[in-house]
Amino acid sequence: MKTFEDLFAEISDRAVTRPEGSGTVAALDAGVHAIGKKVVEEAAEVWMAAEYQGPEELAEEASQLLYHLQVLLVAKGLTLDDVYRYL
Ligand SMILES: N=c1c2ncn([C@@H]3O[C@H](COP(=O)(O)OP(=O)(O)OP(=O)(O)O)[C@@H](O)[C@H]3O)c2ncn1[C@@H]1O[C@H](COP(=O)(O)O)[C@@H](O)[C@H]1O
Repeated sequence: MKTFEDLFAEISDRAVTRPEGSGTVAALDAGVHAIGKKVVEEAAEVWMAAEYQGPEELAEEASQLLYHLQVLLVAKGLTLDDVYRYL
């Protein structure tokens, strides 16, 4: 099963290798403003899933929030260690 760190490594690799058809490359090219909007949108979907849907939907929305947050970090050139030092 893919971990949080595995996904970050994969997204970081996409930013460098820029494979054809990658949604991550498209998101990075769209820029920080667009990625930030996705973070907010997914956060709202997490909230709605927690209040009105089941655990499966919440888990799926949470995974999408984590993905878009990681894309934002990569877009800004941050590493996970930059974040972890505040945990
Ligand atoms: N984990 C994810 C992931 N989670 C969410 N998403 C994106 O977020 C979208 C979900 O957003 P929504 O629920 O709003 O769905 P949507 O409204 O249909 O999406 P959009 O119209 O906004 O694109 C998905 O369609 C994906 O574009 C993800 N895209 C990629 N990954 C993983 O990231 C890695 C790299 O992916 P690629 O760059 O596409 O190869 C792979 O391991 C993927 O599994």
